[in-house]
Amino acid sequence: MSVAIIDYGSGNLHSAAKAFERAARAMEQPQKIVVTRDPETVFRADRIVLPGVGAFADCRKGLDALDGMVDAMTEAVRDKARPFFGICVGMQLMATQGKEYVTTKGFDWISGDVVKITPREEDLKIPHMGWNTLDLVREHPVLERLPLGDKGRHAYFVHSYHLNAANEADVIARADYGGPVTAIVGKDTAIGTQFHPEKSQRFGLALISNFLKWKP
Ligand SMILES: NC(=O)CC[C@H](N)C(=O)O
Repeated sequence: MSVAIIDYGSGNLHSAAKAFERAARAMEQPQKIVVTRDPETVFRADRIVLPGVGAFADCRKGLDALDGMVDAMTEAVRDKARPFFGICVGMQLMATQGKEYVTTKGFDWISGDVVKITPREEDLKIPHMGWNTLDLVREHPVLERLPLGDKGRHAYFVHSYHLNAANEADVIARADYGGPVTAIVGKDTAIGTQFHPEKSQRFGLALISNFLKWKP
């Protein structure tokens, strides 16, 4: 079993890879974590992870610079039903388009735009940075039996934009930051988190473990 983490120069690649390696080591069935820029490796992998920090357009550009990568990913997920995990901008890229500074096409796996969050209360700063509680919209195998702190499902966010999903069925969890913020999306074999599981301690690690065990 192999898990491909796509390396297109994104900032959180190494912390994400470390968290997946840690989760994989704790599992009974070994899974090899491969950090790769090679579309063929991604196409053959059993699971795919797309990290991402920075601006939407820059991430898209970085990914497009790897010839054939978006096609390899899309075919693996769409045609071969491989589980996919997008993190932060990796999740935002699953949308129809991003609206950060310029309009940029996403993969259009989840209908909707990535738009700026606009908290009602003026004292809520942008970016939304820090821990926040997740409100579950629907059940999902990747969210089963997670360790809950006293504040419930608690995850670490750093972002100014979020995926405004057109279909409620694609939303798995939200957070509240002066209004609803999309925290987890999921459709078919793909999931994505706006927050950083690699920075979300025990909860994040358990979420990654669940993803590694998920057999959709
Ligand atoms: N944490 C980041 O890198 C920010 C991600 C994205 N540009 C957003 O603000 O939503």
